[in-house]
Amino acid sequence: MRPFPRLHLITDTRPGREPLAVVEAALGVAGEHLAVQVRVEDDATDREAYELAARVRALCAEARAICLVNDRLHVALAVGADGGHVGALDLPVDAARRVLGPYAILGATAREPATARAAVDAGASYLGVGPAYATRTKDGLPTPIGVEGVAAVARAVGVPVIAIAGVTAERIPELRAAGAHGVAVIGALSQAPDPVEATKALWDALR
Ligand SMILES: Cc1ncc(COP(=O)(O)OP(=O)(O)O)c(N)n1
Ligand SMILES: Cc1ncsc1CCOP(=O)(O)O
Ligand SMILES: [Mg+2]
Repeated sequence: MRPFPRLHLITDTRPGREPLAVVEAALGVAGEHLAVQVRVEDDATDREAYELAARVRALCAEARAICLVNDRLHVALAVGADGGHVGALDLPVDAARRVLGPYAILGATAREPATARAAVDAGASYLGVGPAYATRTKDGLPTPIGVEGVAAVARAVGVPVIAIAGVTAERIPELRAAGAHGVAVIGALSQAPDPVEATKALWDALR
C-alpha cells in the first residue's frame, strides 16, 4: 500500500488566488507524495466545486497524487476523487463513510483526543488536527491547540495526524516531533511568491 501523503495542499479559491496554478506547481515538486484537497468557499455553487475538482482530479491522476474533496462528498464521488474530508458542520463521520464506501480515504477534523478517537471509531482514516497555530485564512476558528494539542491527539489515535492552520516549513520539525504524520497548508503555498520554491521548502522539511 502507498504511504499516506505527508504534504496536503488545500486549494485557496478566494478572490485573486490561482488555485490551479498553485496545484500544478506543487505537483511538479511533490508529485505522488502530495495530497490535494479541493476546498471551495461556502458560497460557491456545486457546479463551481465540481468544475474545479474535475480539473484537480485530472492533474492529480497525471501525477499519481491523491485527490480529496472537502465537505461536498457528492462532488468527490462525481469526479472520482480518492476521498473526502469532513468537519463538525459537515456530514457525521459514520455517514460520510457510508457515502464514500469502505475503501475511500476519509479525513475528519479533530482538536482533542476524545473527538479524535470518536472520529476514528466512526470510520476516519486520517485526522486534520488544529488549529495548530493562529491563521488568517479562515475566520471563526477556536484558540490554537499548539504543538502540545497536536501531540495529545497523535498519542490518542493510530491513524495519520495532519496538522493544520498556520503551518510553515519552519514549524514542521516541531509538529513532526509532536507526532504529526504531516501537514495541510493553504497560505504557505497560495500566498507564496514562488509556489515551486515554497513546496520544496515544505517537502524538504517533511521527508
Ligand atoms: C486536513 C484538514 N483538516 C481540517 C480541515 C477543516 O475542515 P472543517 O473543520 O470542516 O472546516 P472547512 O475546511 O470545511 O471550512 C480541512 N479542511 N482539512
Ligand atoms: C480550512 C482550515 N481549517 C482549519 S484551519 C484552515 C485553514 C488553514 O489555512 P493556512 O494553512 O493558511 O493557515
Ligand atoms: Mg468542512
